[in-house]
Amino acid sequence: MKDFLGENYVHCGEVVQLPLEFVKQLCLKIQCERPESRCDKDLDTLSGYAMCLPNLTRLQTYHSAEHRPILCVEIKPKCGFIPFSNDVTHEMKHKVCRYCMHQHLKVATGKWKKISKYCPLDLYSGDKQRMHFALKSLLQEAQNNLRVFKNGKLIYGCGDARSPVADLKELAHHLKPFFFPSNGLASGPHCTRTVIRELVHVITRVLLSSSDKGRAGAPRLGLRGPRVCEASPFSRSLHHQGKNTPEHSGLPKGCLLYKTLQVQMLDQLDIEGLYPLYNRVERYLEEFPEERKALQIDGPYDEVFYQKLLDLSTEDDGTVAFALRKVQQYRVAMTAKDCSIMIALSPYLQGTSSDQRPVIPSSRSRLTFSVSVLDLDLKPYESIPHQYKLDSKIVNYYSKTVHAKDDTVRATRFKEREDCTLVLHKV
Ligand SMILES: O=P(O)(O)O[C@@H]1[C@@H](OP(=O)(O)O)[C@H](OP(=O)(O)O)[C@H](O)[C@H](OP(=O)(O)O)[C@H]1OP(=O)(O)O
Ligand SMILES: Nc1ncnc2c1ncn2[C@@H]1O[C@H](COP(=O)(O)OP(=O)(O)OP(=O)(O)O)[C@@H](O)[C@H]1O
Repeated sequence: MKDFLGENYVHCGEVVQLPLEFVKQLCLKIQCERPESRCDKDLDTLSGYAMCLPNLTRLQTYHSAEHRPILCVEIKPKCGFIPFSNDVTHEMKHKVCRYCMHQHLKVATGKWKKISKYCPLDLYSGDKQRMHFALKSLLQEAQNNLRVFKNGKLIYGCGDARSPVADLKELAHHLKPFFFPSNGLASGPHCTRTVIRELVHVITRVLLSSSDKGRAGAPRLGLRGPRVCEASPFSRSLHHQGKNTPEHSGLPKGCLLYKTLQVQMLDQLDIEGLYPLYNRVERYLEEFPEERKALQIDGPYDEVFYQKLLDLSTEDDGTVAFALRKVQQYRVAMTAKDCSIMIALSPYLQGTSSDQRPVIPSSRSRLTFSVSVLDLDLKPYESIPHQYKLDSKIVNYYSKTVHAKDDTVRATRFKEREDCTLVLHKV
């Protein structure tokens, strides 16, 4: 992931050894804090090893002890493109993005209470207006896609699966000293709006900033497929006004969103095209189970593994090698579709010689920032059949309920229009 996303954004951490008794106690202690939906997963209490990562809610580019206040916005942007693969069988998947379709299933199954107006394609568009809309939507309905930390403590977003920690007014109260340090803003709804707008503008600028070039040989995939999701409320509202959504002004090539999208697009075939290839690998492994290690299904994720990922040809020669390459590329893409971006912001202290970090000016203050990526452990090979079933569940649910409802609304509107037809006769 360092090779794909760049040195500065990825923190590998280090493997540390822990006493087994300590891990056992830790596991018991945190169990009651874990969201119900995560309780099917356990800490590894048997290996005696753990990953030690830096605290990414803090600024990452400077090592001295930090005493100044720090704000951190965590965004889990999810998949930013609409599949372009010819293997896609559901027409809907070429029009509406997976996140927007999945929202309906999530609400129906009780994971979240309300459909979010956030659409990843708006965030990844590079168009400032669309990005602002996406970020405002995330703030309104954070779900597990947005969290805000102040001095390392969660102040906004969902603490567990469903309970929000605070509302926008409280969030604005926390943010005000960062964006309006010399005050000058009366409290009230106007102040909340102004502060939130400031946050949205600063996050947009940080997301569009480029600070890391990544590895020169990393693949460059041309953006394919529609750049607008038909379900995005932003696009729908422009459409109703008879305007076109500005497609995208393009993400700068060095920015993290662009790089993340590139890795996501290693999923060239979509799960529908990938699943038969997964089955080919499975059949081979059933016959030759001892080959699992040589195929690097469970790692090591080293240079050899990385180099194979760079072959983007999609011509299937019927070999296991081709199927395996596509499976591994898919796993990497899935990881990038589920990672989080941590944006740490802190007031810029003028005249501090140690402050070498990039600076973002907001309208009344200046902030230093660092950007990191979180949750980059490779998605398991075994999750592919689950992905396949889930994909079809998401699309079927969306097509049957939401799209059918849309059709009814359209039909009613058409009927109404028919009832009011104005007929002009020659006189
Ligand atoms: O499949 P998705 O898109 O629902 O993503 C899952 C996430 O749900 P989300 O849609 O973000 O609410 C899900 O998020 P939550 O745990 O529900 O917050 C996980 O990140 C899951 O990854 P893993 O299986 O735990 O490694 C994610 O599963 P993967 O698909 O990444 O394996
Ligand atoms: N290094 C870190 N610095 C700051 N916050 C972190 C760090 N690692 C994890 N977090 C916080 O914890 C949350 C969960 O982390 P992560 O997604 O890596 O865990 P996970 O592997 O999905 O957890 P689970 O144990 O539930 O499977 C993140 O969304 C983030 O808010």
